[in-house]
Amino acid sequence: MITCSAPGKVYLFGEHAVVYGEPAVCCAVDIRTRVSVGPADSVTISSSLGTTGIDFETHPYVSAVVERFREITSLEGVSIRIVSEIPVGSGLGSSAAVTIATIKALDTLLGTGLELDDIARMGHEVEQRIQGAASQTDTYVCTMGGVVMIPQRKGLDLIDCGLVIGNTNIFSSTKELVANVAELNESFPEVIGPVLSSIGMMSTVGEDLVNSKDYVSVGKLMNINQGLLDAIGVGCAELSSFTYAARNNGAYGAKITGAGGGGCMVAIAPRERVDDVAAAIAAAGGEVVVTEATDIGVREESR
Ligand SMILES: Nc1ncnc2c1ncn2[C@@H]1O[C@H](COP(=O)(O)OP(=O)(O)OP(=O)(O)O)[C@@H](O)[C@H]1O
Ligand SMILES: C[C@@](O)(CCO)CC(=O)[O-]
Ligand SMILES: [Mg+2]
Repeated sequence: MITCSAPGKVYLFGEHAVVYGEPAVCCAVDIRTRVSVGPADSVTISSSLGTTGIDFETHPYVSAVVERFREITSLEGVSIRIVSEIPVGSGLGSSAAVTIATIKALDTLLGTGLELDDIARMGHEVEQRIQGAASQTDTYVCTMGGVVMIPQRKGLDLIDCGLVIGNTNIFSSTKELVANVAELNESFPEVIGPVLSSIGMMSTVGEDLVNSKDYVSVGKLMNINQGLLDAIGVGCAELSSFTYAARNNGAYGAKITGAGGGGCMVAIAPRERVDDVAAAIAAAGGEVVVTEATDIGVREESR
């Protein structure tokens, strides 16, 4: 049995706009998905979602990874077991983490010798196939770890303050949210185009602020980014309520992370205010995860 793991992620800036080629800044976080693989006669995929064979309804990302390996190896059967700390369909990159950890586990089992860049590229192809339109952000950051600026693939300084996540526990499908934004953009291109460009500008302006650890200014930009995410229709009442709760209780800034429409928000906060921010989000009805940035990307855990 070989076990590999990959981290979840939060966006400081730029989700959705990055699908249109705008820059984004994304940060790997210390909650992980673990995928164990071993030889078997047929394909079995087991996770909290159920136990299946190749099945594009229940396990689309993992099924697509298996099909991709069948193109480059003589793979027939394999047993795949997924255990994840990352809530599913939550904006924390659960699809990227399961995809990348499965690729690394199969690469290790089958001896295909993929480099990290190959793993990130294959992961992106899988997300594009299943999601319809997908940026390289989630799969790249979850492969490499750390804080990454996309599309430059540039590593920024690791975030050195508290990260507090508030989960609405409202399931959201990234595929659907990306399609909704595309529809809005088709209806009002003159209005939505500039909003997407402004979202991209957050990363351009924010890059130096992240590297100089000016989290007061990073937080202000995150708050502006949140307003623009609301403008493109990916907010919801719970996400707004949690972001205001965080901001009113010591956070530098707070916004949706990932696709939105439900899922999670993220606040950055001084470490001494993390407990206050967490309590305020919980009082507003959120399920809280306190975490940290991590520079550990995909890795083998055991064999
Ligand atoms: N632990 C898991 N086991 C099996 N499949 C998973 C697991 N976690 C995620 N998935 C797959 O990923 C899908 C959710 O991906 P989706 O992109 O919609 O949300 P997300 O990745 O959590 O959020 P975002 O893309 O906004 O960061 C699930 O429906 C499932 O197919
Ligand atoms: C909404 C989106 O920008 C982020 C999802 O985590 C989609 C993508 O980049 O593929
Ligand atoms: Mg996803």
